[in-house]
Amino acid sequence: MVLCGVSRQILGSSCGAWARLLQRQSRGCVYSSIHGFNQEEIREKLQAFPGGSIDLLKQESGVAVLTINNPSRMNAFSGSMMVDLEEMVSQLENWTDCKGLIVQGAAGTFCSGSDLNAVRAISNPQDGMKMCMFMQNALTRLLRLPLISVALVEGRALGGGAELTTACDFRIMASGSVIQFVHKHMGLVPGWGGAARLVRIVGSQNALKLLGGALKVDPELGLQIGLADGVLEVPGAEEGAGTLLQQAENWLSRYTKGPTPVIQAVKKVVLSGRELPLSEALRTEKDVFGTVWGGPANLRALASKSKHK
Ligand SMILES: CC[C@@H](C(=O)O)C(=O)SCCNC(=O)CCNC(=O)[C@H](O)C(C)(C)COP(=O)(O)OP(=O)(O)OC[C@H]1O[C@@H](n2cnc3c(N)ncnc32)[C@H](O)[C@@H]1OP(=O)(O)O
Repeated sequence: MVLCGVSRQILGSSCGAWARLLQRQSRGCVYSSIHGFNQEEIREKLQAFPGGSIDLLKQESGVAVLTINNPSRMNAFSGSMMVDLEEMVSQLENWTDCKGLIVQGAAGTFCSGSDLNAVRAISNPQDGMKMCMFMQNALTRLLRLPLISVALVEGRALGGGAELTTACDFRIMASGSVIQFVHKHMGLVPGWGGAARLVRIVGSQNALKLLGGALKVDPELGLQIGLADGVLEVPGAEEGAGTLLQQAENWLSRYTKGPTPVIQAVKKVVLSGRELPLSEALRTEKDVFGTVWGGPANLRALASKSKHK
């Protein structure tokens, strides 16, 4: 997403496949062919493990809802759902009006990680690493979208499900929910980028405790260590379905309210500050600033002589 000068010049010209390749690499992928990653090969392999779906609802408000949908397996990720996820991220990358995203699980629980049936079938290190590269690419691109994202955790977020929550800007936990990096109990460590992101969210001491102890993080502990950014009460049945999602939309709205270019610019400067060395982050901030300075929202605010009391 943050392009270097050379890539930007090349992309500006019309050199077809080469430009597209560069664009794909610079979009936020961690792995490409130079790392021995063959996207088509792994897609085909993953498609051999079908089940469930990833559903994307793009709303006029500019806030989309992404639903992990495989209730009979507690929303575990089948292979085809991993491919779906990558496709939904591509759709979001091409959605120019995006401002916000809520990632939720279907039917009252978040996600129980990889589908263990698929995991058993690809339990050799080569296939495991291919799946891991595929998911790292997809989740890195998810986190780098120019919108503000929140994982709405209801029920359980286990293993890869816990990792998925860290690929969002914020996490809000419903009462009674649990985030648990169960990898140690599976004889594993996170592989979808969840450890690297967790360290940046809660610090290395807390990350070591959560991974080393496979600790269950409830909303109270989540708030205490900074893994959770908010807690929502699960509404009673009489209050009607969808209320938790409405609460999440309401929670997110304080960050997504306002003109789309400004919200996108906010995310871009925070993202570059988080990911780039300081000099590069400063230069990116200057470039992003240039996109909003003198823009419609800026001129409107200046004309209204607004006071920030
Ligand atoms: C690759 C490693 C890592 C990663 O990707 O980074 C992983 O994610 S590994 C997967 C980690 N997750 C697990 O180990 C979850 C194991 N399951 C459970 O602990 C429990 O099922 C539960 C999620 C706590 C729910 O318990 P409960 O409420 O008692 O329901 P059931 O156990 O009856 O579950 C209903 C149904 O769902 C199936 N299920 C649940 N999780 C998975 C899964 N990850 N893969 C495949 N299937 C899953 C469970 O087997 C039940 O199905 P049936 O037995 O057919 O009823």
